[in-house]
Amino acid sequence: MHEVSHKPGNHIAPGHVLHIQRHPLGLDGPSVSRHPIWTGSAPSPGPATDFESSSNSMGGNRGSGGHLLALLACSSLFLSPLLSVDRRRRKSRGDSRRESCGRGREGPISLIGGRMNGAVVGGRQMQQRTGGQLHQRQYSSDQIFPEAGGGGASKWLQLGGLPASQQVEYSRMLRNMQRGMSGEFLSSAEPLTPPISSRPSSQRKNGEEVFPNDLSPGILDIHSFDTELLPEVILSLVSAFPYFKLLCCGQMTGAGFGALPLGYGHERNLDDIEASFSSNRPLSRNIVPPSEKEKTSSVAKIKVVVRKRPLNKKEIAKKEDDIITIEPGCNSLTVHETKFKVDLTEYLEKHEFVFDAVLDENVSNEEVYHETVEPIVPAIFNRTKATCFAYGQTGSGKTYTMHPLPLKASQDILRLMHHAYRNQGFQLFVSFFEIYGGKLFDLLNDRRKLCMREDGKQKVCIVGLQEYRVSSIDTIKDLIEKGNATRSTGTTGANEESSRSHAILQLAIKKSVDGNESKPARICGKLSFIDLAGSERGADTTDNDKQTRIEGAEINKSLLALKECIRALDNDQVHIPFRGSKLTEVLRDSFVGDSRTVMISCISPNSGSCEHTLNTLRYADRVKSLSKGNSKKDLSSTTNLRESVAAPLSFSKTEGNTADASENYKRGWSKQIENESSFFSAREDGILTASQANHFQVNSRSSTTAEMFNYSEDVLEQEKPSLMKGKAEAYAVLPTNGKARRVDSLVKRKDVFDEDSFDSDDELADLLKEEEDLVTAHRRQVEATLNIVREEMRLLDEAYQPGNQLDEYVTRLNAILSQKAAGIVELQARLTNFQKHLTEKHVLVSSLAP
Ligand SMILES: Nc1ncnc2c1ncn2[C@@H]1O[C@H](COP(=O)(O)OP(=O)(O)OP(=O)(O)O)[C@@H](O)[C@H]1O
Repeated sequence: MHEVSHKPGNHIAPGHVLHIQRHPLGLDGPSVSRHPIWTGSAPSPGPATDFESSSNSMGGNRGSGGHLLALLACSSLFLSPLLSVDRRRRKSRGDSRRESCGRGREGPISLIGGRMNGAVVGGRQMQQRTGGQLHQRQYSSDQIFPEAGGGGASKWLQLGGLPASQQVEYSRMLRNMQRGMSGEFLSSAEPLTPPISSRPSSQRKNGEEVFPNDLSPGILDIHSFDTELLPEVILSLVSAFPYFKLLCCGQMTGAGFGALPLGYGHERNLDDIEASFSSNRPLSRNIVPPSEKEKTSSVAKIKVVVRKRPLNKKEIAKKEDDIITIEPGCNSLTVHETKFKVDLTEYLEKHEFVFDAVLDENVSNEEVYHETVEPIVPAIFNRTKATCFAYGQTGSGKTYTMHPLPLKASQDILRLMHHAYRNQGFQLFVSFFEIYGGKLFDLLNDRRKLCMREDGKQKVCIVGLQEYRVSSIDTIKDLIEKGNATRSTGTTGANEESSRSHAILQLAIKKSVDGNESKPARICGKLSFIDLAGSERGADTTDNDKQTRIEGAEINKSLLALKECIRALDNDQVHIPFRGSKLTEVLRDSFVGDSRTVMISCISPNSGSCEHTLNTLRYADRVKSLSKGNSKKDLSSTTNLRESVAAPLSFSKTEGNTADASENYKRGWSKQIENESSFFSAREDGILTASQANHFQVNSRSSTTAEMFNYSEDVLEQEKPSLMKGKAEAYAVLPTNGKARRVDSLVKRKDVFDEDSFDSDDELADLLKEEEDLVTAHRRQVEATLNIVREEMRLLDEAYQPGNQLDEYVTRLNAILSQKAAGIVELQARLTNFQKHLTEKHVLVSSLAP
């Protein structure tokens, strides 16, 4: 936290007279000309007058410094401030310099009300305060889940909604149940499997049998949803199950069903829990179960939770700081990033994020389960496919977090099967596989290589995947442990490799047809747990090692694709871009129909992981902020890839546009710098998105530097175009005359793209990668331009200083302009190449226009 004052040379005091020394080679006029810049008392005239007066000033000194000024004005667009001579603007320049160094500006400036790439949950107000050394982004949010505060399931589950009288009734009833639990262990009363003696010993474990699904091994037949399910009242109560758990720990059974609370808030062994759920209390007549609508809306489609792990021994030994603060009872966290000013003094930048739940380092795995998976378990008996995945850099705690969840969920599922859904023919199946380098391996079958196939009905089948029917926790535990062991020891680099693979454990609920176990059971719902590869691995695409590069690209692709699918899901899009990667393809059945997604973002607290942590949080925020009802997302304003490549950069036009230059001049520098700092926030919030970049370049054609940074709210609300939609579908979201055109309707227009354009997934991946690279290069170029602008401003300041050498000025200006030109040429070459590839693949087609 340091305050840095300006270099004295940069200050221009009121009434100061600047001197411009004549070029030694001799321009016309006297060797020194004096230009009164302003007088301390003179009120600042209006912008038009300013311009006139400066023009006059220039003209009036034609015989002295006028030529020089004219030369400068022609040389660079950024010379316009040189012509600005009023005091107000001078002050603005002073401010701008301060602010560009991250200091000096006082008070909040409301910069952008819309979203930027990263830390803004859509629809929220955003403020940036740049105060002293501290940049702070504060996102006050209209929470997605209104009952924010605390960290319990109540935030996620809209379980209230019941009249107070009914809530009291629930409480009363549950208290009674707690008193009256009989301890009956229902699962023992009805074994789910035939006698052990009837099966080979190899299929028995701990007295419990394990038998692979020999009916249709490996076929994840999620589409067979014709099972007769439970009566409405039962479903409603099951759905209300978490509500019961919020009230007390007890069970309600009656009229043939039971809602099963678990060891809420405590680790309890299965027997304890099972024993406590056998009461047969009748359901109070006063209790009105939640309606179907309430039931389905009770669990959000997407929930994003962040979990911070504690500092580990190594980090403590290295005296690394914990840079993440989490306010107790809040769903927000702040990352304190250390940054350096240009003079190398340190300052802290705060990044604040808001999520559905934020779990600090003291939160137990039990609480994580309670917050994430527990509420969705009942839904999978009701045709819902739920997916829970952990995202984060290597070592951030993904495995630590994910590991216990399937077992806990299995406990809940078995309880429901044994109680609420007793005698209804439900069966539980476990499968566990891994995606490594784009290939599938069965973790429960000695890493046997698996094949993914799509049948004529577009059902995804994982051929050869072994599914195990299970009915006891011990068996499930053994299977999970076996799979985990296979995952980490199956490849040479153990943990190193596990971080490069996605592990997917699936719990499938099936139901026998007409209670006939000899017929193949049909799938009712599924819960998938995904321990994703380390997110930073996706960045390994520049690694020299080819294998690492390929893996990095694959991981990158899958993480992007996953985000796109979740986004599409939450939009209720008809078309889900599951083809973006192997990961999303195998999860296809989880992306159709009624689905729920829980994302757990794991973050490391140490300062050394700051960048990765911010990336993880931005990814998470992107998932959440793009969700329905959560952002002002508007497809009509979505800028697409096609548009961005179709509009070439044209700085020359900008430079030549004197009308715009004067407009810029009129607006003054303060606006530019304010906008510039908005730009930096946008960039630092994440990556400048394609749409932002596009907006930038579109603006650059018709506006000046200042306006280039003037992002509208709408643009900042925009999302990067879908990168991972299958084939040409990726480019199907187009704004046309401000009207949205939905992906699904475009996809139907087969005439607009050639299905055979891509010979393989690799080609598509290459193209997507090229797009990413282009956007990255563009971003770098924009950053470089900003640095150049600063340099030019310094140069201009110095040009006014007494004793300034004109030859040095000219030399530096030349260098600056060459640098600028080189950057543009390089980017243009990349753009042209990309455009060529798009055309080759028939992605850029004019027929996409309406
Ligand atoms: N919340 C936590 N509390 C205590 N220890 C934790 C926590 N989270 C992670 N750890 C510890 O941190 C280390 C790394 O965790 P873990 O292996 O889960 O990371 P990961 O993100 O899965 O890494 P990779 O991507 O390499 O598989 C482990 O030793 C783990 O026990």
